[in-house]
Amino acid sequence: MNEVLITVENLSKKFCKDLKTSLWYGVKDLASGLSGNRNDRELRPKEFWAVKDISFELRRGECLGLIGHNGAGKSTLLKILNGLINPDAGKVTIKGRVGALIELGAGFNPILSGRENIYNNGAILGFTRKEINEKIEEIIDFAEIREFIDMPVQNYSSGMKVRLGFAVAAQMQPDVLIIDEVLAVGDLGFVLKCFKQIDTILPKTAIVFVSHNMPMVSRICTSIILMENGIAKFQGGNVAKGIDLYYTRFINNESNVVFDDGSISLEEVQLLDSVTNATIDKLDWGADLKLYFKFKLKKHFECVPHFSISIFDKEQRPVALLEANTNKCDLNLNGERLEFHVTHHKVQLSKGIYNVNISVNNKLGTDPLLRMNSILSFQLIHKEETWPPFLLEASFDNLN
Ligand SMILES: Nc1ncnc2c1ncn2[C@@H]1O[C@H](COP(=O)(O)OP(=O)(O)OP(=O)(O)O)[C@@H](O)[C@H]1O
Repeated sequence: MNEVLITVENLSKKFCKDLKTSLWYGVKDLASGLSGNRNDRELRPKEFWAVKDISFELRRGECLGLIGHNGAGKSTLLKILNGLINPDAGKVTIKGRVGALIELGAGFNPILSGRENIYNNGAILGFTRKEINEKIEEIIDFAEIREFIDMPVQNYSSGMKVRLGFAVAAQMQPDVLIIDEVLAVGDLGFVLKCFKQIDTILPKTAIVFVSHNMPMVSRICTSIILMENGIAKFQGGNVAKGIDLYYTRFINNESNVVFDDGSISLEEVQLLDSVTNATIDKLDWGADLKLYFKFKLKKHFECVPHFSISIFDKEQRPVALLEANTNKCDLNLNGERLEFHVTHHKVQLSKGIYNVNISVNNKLGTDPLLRMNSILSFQLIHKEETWPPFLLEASFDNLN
């Protein structure tokens, strides 16, 4: 087993919600610190825990993902790890060299050029001038900003600052690499390059990675902490489970009309058990997806309109389109009402929460009549925690 590079024990950090009180507490803390009476584990009026009792160990070769809503405490935790702020309670032990990419442009002197900043940062990381001379060309090449390397960093675009920051942090062979959300600022080409670099250095490094981008987290993290109001709501090696829990916070059950020409309206939609026809909101993987629709027709229709039903996953990525073939489906044109079932047999979407949108067009599919988002959400159940959108059944033919 690899050596432990980061040990965090019951780490806590509190902040105060208003500046005046915070300054007053600062003065009081100074006095009580001197007299040894400070109680760092108690909250005073207007204080809150930004990070509360977080503990973990990270070994070389492991990548910890920190996820959670805005203001959950992720950046505060990273700043404590990087020594930028002191915790109120708990302990951090880090072995080896730390490379960090925390805030955009943080760690750079804006009036110095990119090249001068590389020397500065290298020196802070403990490299000699000779060692930096050996690495500087690699760093400039990696960042792909050779043309601008002698320009003051204050004139760099956001993407250029991230490129330089990541290149310095990752090319200096750190033992511990701390990366905040900033990576998202880079363009797709650079982000992909960063991931390749992370894959290369991961066996020799312990990485802590903060992101709101779940595909990225699932791609590189070996363990995860889901933070909620400073505490670890979920922690462990089951990254897919942590991501799933994160998404449940953002389930949106409110339908909204995107377009309506006034000729048709949706009165009812239900997910049905395909055998008993009972209304359900959870579906087992491999079962039939059977939807019941009831529309109100507000004008005379010559023929049945065209329905297309799209299914979105928790990232709001479209994962499937159900083309309800109105010739084949069980339609009942009954005066003012239009009722029908749409069934897809043997759903092989992977576990998770899904949302359904509907679009109703005229028979030819050319003119829109009604478009609604989130008309229904359902949960797909499977024992496997999988990240890809589909969990497909496959046969195995032994050719031995
Ligand atoms: N210096 C500070 N003084 C007072 N409150 C602070 C300070 N820094 C952070 N906070 C508060 O601490 C909480 C946690 O902030 P933090 O930046 O760690 O959240 P985060 O999880 O990184 O959020 P995001 O996803 O938006 O980056 C927030 O309520 C924030 O307002």
